[in-house]
Amino acid sequence: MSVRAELLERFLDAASRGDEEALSLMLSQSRELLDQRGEQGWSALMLAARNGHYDAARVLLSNGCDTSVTNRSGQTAGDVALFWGHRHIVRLLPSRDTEDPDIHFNRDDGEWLAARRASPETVFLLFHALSPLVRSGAEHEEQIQLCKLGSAAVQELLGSSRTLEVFLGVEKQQEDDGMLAWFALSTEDDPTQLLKDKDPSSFFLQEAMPGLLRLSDDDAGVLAQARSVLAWHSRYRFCPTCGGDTKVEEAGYKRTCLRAGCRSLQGVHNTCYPRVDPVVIMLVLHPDGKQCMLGRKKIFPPGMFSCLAGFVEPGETLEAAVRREVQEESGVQVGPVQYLSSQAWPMPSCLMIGCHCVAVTTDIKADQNEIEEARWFTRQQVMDALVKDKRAVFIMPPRQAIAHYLLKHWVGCNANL
Ligand SMILES: NC(=O)C1=CN([C@@H]2O[C@H](COP(=O)(O)OP(=O)(O)OC[C@H]3O[C@@H](n4cnc5c(N)ncnc54)[C@H](O)[C@@H]3O)[C@@H](O)[C@H]2O)C=CC1
Ligand SMILES: [Mg+2]
Ligand SMILES: [Mg+2]
Ligand SMILES: [Mg+2]
Ligand SMILES: [Zn+2]
Repeated sequence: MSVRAELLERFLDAASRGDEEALSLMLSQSRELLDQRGEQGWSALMLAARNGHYDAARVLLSNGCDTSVTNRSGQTAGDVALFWGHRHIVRLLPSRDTEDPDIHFNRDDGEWLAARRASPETVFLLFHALSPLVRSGAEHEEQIQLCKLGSAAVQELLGSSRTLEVFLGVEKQQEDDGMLAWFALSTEDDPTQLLKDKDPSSFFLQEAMPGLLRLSDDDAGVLAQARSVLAWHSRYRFCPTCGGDTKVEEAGYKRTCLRAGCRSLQGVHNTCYPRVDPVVIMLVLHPDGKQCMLGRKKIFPPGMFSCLAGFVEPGETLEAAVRREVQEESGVQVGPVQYLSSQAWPMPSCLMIGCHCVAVTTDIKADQNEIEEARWFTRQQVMDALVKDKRAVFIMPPRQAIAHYLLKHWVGCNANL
């Protein structure tokens, strides 16, 4: 090994171990080590982020280290810290998921919305019966992308009483100070005619699953928001309090009852706003720390096992919901519960609250109604499934589901990868 390669290896090793003194010393002698990546494609900052070494990350940052460098999976150090749950380090670093959009807009400002609607840059997504208009992806046949239409293409839909409009937000433009606005339009018109007019290669994606898994992560995020709000409109046409007619307000985020004197018009009422259903989803760890429990619903594709999940009920804490659902579905008693991460799941509008929890009993008695089968799996079995090894005894939930993340996190925590 060359002297330079050896030096870099020592530098990266110091970052992995969190030895900030060694890092400072080596940087004072050869600064060019700062952003170099090792054989695995990881920089010192990524390694410090991976292992949760706050002081080491600070030393690297104070030396002016580049936070935008990515590894072979396209992750920055910020992404790595976020993935491994090192929130104190996430806060030090710019990361796509944690950047606060510093844009403010007012959904009540009709003039501003009208200007955005008319702007030629504005993006419109089209829906029919909750199905988004998509076309095949440019790169893989498997991939699909949302059709992003301009205002000219949707002109006749915009004013129509058969169109429902939901403002999705604005995206800050890099080049100028401009803002790109996004809207979802849901039309009741016959899609065949619409498709012929717009883009013959496009189609309405009929089944939510597994079709939605074929979208890019960015498209899926936008779609989660649009689809949840549109699904709410389609189910709550009338006032849930009195059954009266409603009008749509706040750019698609409120339905106000038109009947004078309706109780929903006094005070704040959740019947007027899109609903979000909290669902706990948990990886149950065996008391021995070496196995985890996964279950199978009848509707799952053959061979797939996933984390147990269930709706939070009124009056419950998240911990109580985790303990109740695990008990109901598997008969196993749960002790400590730890929250890890959450995910919007637009089928139709769940907020998945991802937890790890530790069992205090181990006998499984699966509730046959909800779960076809539940089993303990070893870490090796989870790793085999994760890398799709031929020895794998089950199939992982898809990468996009939070259940996948909960499993991957557990494997990583223990194996010290
Ligand atoms: N992103 C992911 O990784 C996963 C997402 N999920 C989502 O979580 C949801 C809930 O999980 P389940 O195991 O089905 O829940 P669950 O174990 O609470 O059982 C669902 C049943 O509970 C009843 N229920 C009680 N409160 C409800 C409410 N507010 N809304 C609808 N039904 C309610 C219904 O009868 C329903 O069939 C699923 O519908 C699915 O969309 C589930 C597993 C993985
Ligand atoms: Mg349940
Ligand atoms: Mg369940
Ligand atoms: Mg339940
Ligand atoms: Zn009413």
